[in-house]
Amino acid sequence: MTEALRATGVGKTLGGTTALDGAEITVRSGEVYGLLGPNGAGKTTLMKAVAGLLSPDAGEIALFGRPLSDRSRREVGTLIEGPGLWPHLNALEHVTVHAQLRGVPEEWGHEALRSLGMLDVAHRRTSTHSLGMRWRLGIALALLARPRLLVLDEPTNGLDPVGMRDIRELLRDLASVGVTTLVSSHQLDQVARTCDRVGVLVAGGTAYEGPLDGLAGDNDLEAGFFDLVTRAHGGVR
Ligand SMILES: Nc1ncnc2c1ncn2[C@@H]1O[C@H](COP(=O)(O)OP(=O)(O)OP(=O)(O)O)[C@@H](O)[C@H]1O
Repeated sequence: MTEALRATGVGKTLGGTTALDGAEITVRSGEVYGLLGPNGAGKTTLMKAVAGLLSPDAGEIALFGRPLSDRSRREVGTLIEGPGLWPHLNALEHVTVHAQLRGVPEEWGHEALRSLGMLDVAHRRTSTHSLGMRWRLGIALALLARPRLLVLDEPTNGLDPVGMRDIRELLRDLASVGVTTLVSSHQLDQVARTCDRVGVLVAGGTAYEGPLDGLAGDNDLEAGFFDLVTRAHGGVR
């Protein structure tokens, strides 16, 4: 199994706060990898570093076996801290603009909308979209340039059960055609149903990496997770 992503000893200080402190994760090609951890653990910061949106102060990040570079970053599709949409544009206009900006055929944008089941609402301004539609459009934009690695920061936040199931199924479908996903979440039940393996960040470092089952003491995932977080260095912050 090849590696899609390897982060080694990643450190980052933001505004005087140590956001990452030696974080280490290895994501295998074609898997759905869940990034867990309490609020403030460093998940978003690590995802931003993987996406090239910030530079780590320490450590290394490799994508598909090569150090992170402008070229390798083009193989990453991201949805971090919300979809970032223009309220006056519709979904079709969004994918068209993004396709032009990224230099890919506009047809790829239509295909991304189709894969997210958004063609029916493609002509509606995003200001009229439900939260679920906005998230779906955000994922369509992340998928538009046909990335090998998808990085999604809490993509099911605020979604209803049907919306969550749709995202879950999409990630599994993508995995079945070889697209790797790194996805952060606080919803352990969703992670259990979607992810092949997980990494748990606590206070900027990696407290656990492996199958989610490995966290569950006495078959109780939530209790196992809580134990790990309280035992790990620094705990909740
Ligand atoms: N721009 C910033 N300036 C100062 N501190 C920051 C900044 N961005 C993040 N931090 C701090 O870095 C730490 C890690 O934040 P990060 O957002 O990566 O955590 P997280 O695991 O994604 O949290 P959450 O689950 O709440 O989204 C937190 O203590 C946060 O307050």
